[in-house]
Amino acid sequence: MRSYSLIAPAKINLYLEIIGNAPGGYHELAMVLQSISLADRVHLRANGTQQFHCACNSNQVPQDKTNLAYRAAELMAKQFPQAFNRYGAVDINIEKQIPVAAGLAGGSSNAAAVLVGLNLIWQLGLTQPELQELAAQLGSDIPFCISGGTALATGRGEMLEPLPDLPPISVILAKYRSLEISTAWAYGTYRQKFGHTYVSEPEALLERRQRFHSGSMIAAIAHQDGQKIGQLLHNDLEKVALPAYPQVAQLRSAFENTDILGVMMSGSGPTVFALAESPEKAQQASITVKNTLNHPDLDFWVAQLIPCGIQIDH
Ligand SMILES: C[C@](O)(CO)[C@H](O)COP(=O)(O)OP(=O)(O)OC[C@H]1O[C@@H](n2ccc(N)nc2=O)[C@H](O)[C@@H]1O
Ligand SMILES: Nc1ncnc2c1ncn2[C@@H]1O[C@H](COP(=O)(O)OP(=O)(O)OP(=O)(O)O)[C@@H](O)[C@H]1O
Repeated sequence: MRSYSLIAPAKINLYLEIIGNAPGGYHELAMVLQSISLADRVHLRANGTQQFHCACNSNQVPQDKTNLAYRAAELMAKQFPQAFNRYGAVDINIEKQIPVAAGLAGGSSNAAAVLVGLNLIWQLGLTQPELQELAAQLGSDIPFCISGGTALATGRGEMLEPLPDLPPISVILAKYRSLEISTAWAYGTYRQKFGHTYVSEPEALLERRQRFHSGSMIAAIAHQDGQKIGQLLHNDLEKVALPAYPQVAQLRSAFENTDILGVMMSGSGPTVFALAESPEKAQQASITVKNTLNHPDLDFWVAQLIPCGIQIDH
């Protein structure tokens, strides 16, 4: 086929622990990542030229070579010049639903969709691990976005171990429309504030990793225990984002007074998510928080946890 439409889901971080420094100014992490049903659609169409084009219905997203989806296409062309010469470039059309710079990996998921789609259009036959190895060159969240579901992510976030699918838990997302947090700022500020507490010796790192591996969150997921999962939500980046953005802290607190399983900031923020036992409870919590804060700039979404990453839209 010369064209594909792909569903590119957002992710939330059920757990994000910063363990230490990683090469290249990155951080060594232990995370539990989770795909959700809020998703962009990425349309790819062979355009018969040697020039990729990128368009998006959101003016917050760059439509030039800096778009992560465009960069994914260029990476594939560089890696597979014969296929690129034979089948040519594609037009990339992104239908944005995932809020931008929100801590939900929207750009990463778009890039993941391009890698999956070009593998099909160019008939490369790459396996999922091969695609994920390429994805890691572009961004730490992109390998997870390809396979999705529920996974333990270590290293920079690119080393993945699948975890059992979760029961049908609902999720409410809330974000101030005009508020964006840069991922580099969040990690950079964390390093400035807390860098001295890192464990840098390899043995200590290994020990902390093992402690995490046997950690309570993984056990709660294994037991499909929604209550426990809600109680164990954790994100070290809250330590820098909440003091710098009090409105995010206030949003998080507003959810604590509703009938939810737990609340946390996702990734580098500023989106706050809450888990709820049912879509009805999720809807009710979002209405309560909306009425409590009564802020015109606050957006809400209700979604579900899903067991998959990039999907072909038939
Ligand atoms: C915050 C999360 O979204 C949580 O899932 C990810 O850790 C960030 O993933 P991402 O946006 O794909 O990140 P990248 O594009 O690889 O890196 C963006 C910037 O975040 C910082 N960064 C990212 C990942 C990591 N393990 N350590 C870091 O310090 C670096 O400053 C980097 O320049
Ligand atoms: N396809 C894309 N979709 C969204 N943003 C993009 C895209 N390509 C490039 N960008 C740029 O990347 C920045 C981060 O956007 P994105 O929505 O991916 O952030 P995020 O959800 O915080 O990501 P992460 O959770 O992976 O850190 C935006 O400010 C935007 O300018």
